[in-house]
Amino acid sequence: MKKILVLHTGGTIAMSADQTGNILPNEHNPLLDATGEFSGKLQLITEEIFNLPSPHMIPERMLELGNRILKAEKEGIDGVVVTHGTDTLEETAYFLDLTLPTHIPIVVTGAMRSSNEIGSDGLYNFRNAVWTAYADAARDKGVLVAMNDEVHTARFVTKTHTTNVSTFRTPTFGPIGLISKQHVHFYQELINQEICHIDHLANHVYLLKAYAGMSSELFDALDLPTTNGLVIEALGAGNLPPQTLPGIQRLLDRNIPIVLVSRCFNGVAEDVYDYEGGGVELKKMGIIFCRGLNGQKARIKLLVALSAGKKGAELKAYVNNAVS
Ligand SMILES: NC(=O)C[C@H](N)C(=O)O
Repeated sequence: MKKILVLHTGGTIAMSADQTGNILPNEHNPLLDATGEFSGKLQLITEEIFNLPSPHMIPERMLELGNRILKAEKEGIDGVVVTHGTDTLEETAYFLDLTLPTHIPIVVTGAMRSSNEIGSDGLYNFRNAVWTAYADAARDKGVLVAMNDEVHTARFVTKTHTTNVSTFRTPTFGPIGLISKQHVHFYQELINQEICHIDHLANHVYLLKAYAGMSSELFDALDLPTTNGLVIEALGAGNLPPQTLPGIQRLLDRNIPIVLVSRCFNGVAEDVYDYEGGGVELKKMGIIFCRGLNGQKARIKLLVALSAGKKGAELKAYVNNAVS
């Protein structure tokens, strides 16, 4: 019988609404008792590793979670489900995806409605995540996110809506699979990526979003002795207002790696525009274009790369290409 390890970390899936409608954490996660459907079919082993709203998640805790999963594979666990708050779910899922050399299915899930709200999606998503982690076809697929009958890759999934249960989407590429009443169907393959082993974290990696009229001020504010790296969500295909360039140049002169993605929901950033502040100039300055990731994912990737000790050309090659 397959053994599925469930690691609860908190989030709305573990919360309840009070009489005023406010949503707050429970001392006892209701999902700890949700074993009914699985009995006799698989062995569910449950641990509450954290009980946190996901805005309280930090990279150190992601590392701790990853180490628990590594140990689980060695212990003979066949699949892992992680329950998580949805606000930063995509960041934890991607961190695990970049750092775990595991072959077993690792499936992250959460909920948009807490356990006692009408139409609560927690138990349903949990059930789907367990069946996904149970599926042989989910092995060697990297970290997956199962929400609202769909399976997404940790690499590209993102939260797109504040409250809707269909909030998790994969822009540009679409989900990797779907969950029907009785089966998990996969219909895309993800290209393999390099796995980085890390045992400590390089902090002080920042994320800035570009806007019309942006100047150098925010870049100068990041010109700190502690700054390790910066991701910029640039405009359109990968361009910036010209007034940002002096501040960016000062950071580059200090060898601080700067990674660029697009703030657009779909598509990839490229160096195609050859005007002042256009992608062609930005690339020549030494900014690293990261194709296909959103800002928060590119930040996790840069953080992992720096934590793994990557520098110079190696760092550039690693961060550059999320698509292939
Ligand atoms: N739906 C959720 O889980 C949102 C919650 N604020 C969290 O991320 O913990």
